[in-house]
Amino acid sequence: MSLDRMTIALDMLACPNTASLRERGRAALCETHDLVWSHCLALDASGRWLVQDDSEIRLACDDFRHPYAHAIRRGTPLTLKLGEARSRLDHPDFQAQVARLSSDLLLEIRPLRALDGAREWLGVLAFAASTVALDALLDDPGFSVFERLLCQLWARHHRQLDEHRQRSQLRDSLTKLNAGARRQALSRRLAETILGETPAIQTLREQIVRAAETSLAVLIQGETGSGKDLVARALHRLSARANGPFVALNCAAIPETLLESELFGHAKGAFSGADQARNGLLGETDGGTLFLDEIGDMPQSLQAKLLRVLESGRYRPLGESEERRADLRLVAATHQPLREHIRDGRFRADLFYRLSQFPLVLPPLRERRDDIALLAKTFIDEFCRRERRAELGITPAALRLLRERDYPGNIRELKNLIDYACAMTPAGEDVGPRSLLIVAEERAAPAQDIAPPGTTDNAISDLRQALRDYEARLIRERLDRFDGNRTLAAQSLGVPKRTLAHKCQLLELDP
Ligand SMILES: Nc1ncnc2c1ncn2[C@@H]1O[C@H](COP(=O)(O)OP(=O)(O)OP(=O)(O)O)[C@@H](O)[C@H]1O
Repeated sequence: MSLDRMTIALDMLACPNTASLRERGRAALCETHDLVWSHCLALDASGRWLVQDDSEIRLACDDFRHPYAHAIRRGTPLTLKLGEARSRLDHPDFQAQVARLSSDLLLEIRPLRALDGAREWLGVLAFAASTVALDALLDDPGFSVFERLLCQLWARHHRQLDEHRQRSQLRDSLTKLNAGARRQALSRRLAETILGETPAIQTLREQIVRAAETSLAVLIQGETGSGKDLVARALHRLSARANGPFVALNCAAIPETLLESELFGHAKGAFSGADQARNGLLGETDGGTLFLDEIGDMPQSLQAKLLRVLESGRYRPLGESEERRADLRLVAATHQPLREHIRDGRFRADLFYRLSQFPLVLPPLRERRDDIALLAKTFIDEFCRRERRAELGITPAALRLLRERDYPGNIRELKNLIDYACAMTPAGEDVGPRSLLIVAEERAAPAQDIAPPGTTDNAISDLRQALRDYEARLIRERLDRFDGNRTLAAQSLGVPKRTLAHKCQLLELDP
């Protein structure tokens, strides 16, 4: 091989893909021999079509109106007189290819195959030349070396492409598998805090894991006591913001007038009584999750401001001129039918849609009764651990009774029922229907128990005041019953401790 041919070989070796390799090979033949025309067609991945990269030409391998199909079927080179080929083979694309060539030329078609047999046919090399020039080329000892090199490099490109494709398929499926396995593991871990094995609760856990992977605003809807607070905290723990703060605000527990400064913060002297500047919860949440519970109770004026924070990522504390950046993920919750509130004009539709980028709906306990036994047993174990009591069981009859209730207070109600029943169960016995019935009966008639003597409906002339009095009496009675312990009193009334604390403040029931 001459030094020139070494250069051609090196050039071909350096080609990054089959298209450039074919082009370099074709051009090399024209540079070294007196060829009038040349082409190198490739077989596509289906093995049915011969294609040429820089044109629309697609020739079916089983269409014998062109000479390439004949050459591939024979498996050996084919030499044709161009004039004859043109009159016998009337494929329009072939006719167009050779239209401008002289009929005296010879057409040489050489099928190319991979020498390692891994992918048999590669394509076809075609060229037109005078008889003398074609003889010179075919007699050139370097030509067979050239063909072998072309086929070897071409097949190597195919192998590399196949390997690359396989590797990326493997990588894709591993990534999917890893993501799937990771999600499953997280869901299983969540099952330790968000208890339940019914399909509804399993789906909920999967949704929480998915939501935690995003920064979307989450709206948790569910009846009171169904676990909205629990879910919001789990979301935060699983999210990328887990190391940031989790700040919760119950919109129903803060008087309307204080809510704005509580949320946005204020400058010193922004309003009477603001003798110190305050950061506000938006500022305190920096880098974390803000949980707005009872969002349905947020006043309309504040709804508009909250929407602005969510849209712009900025807010301005009361009395300040500078805006601040809000770096937080918002999770909101409500037990209220927000769509109805939108229809009644009490809740802004635009805020609703912004809050519910990722909606989560918590199923009420009565719709997943199969979870009651698991929940009850777990709450009994928790009670025993907390109260340092010996292990307690629960009788099948008691479990049946628990399944029959409707639980308007959902899991909080079940938990309170269990705590109370555990406390009432004599040492050495299992929780049975009797201790559960006591609780059930007590709960059935609270109004009569505490109705003030002499009060009749007819005597009521101010409904708001009457309801406030009733609420105050009810709360006072519960606080008395639990020796002033607000946690137990709140639990027994089925309300969060924060709500009870706020009500005590409003009703001036502070001990
Ligand atoms: N799936 C669950 N597994 C175990 N405990 C649960 C589950 N769901 C709720 N709980 C428990 O029930 C109680 C009430 O839950 P939580 O406070 O999250 O409800 P909520 O929907 O936020 O109530 P509210 O609307 O009254 O604020 C809590 O003690 C919580 O730990």
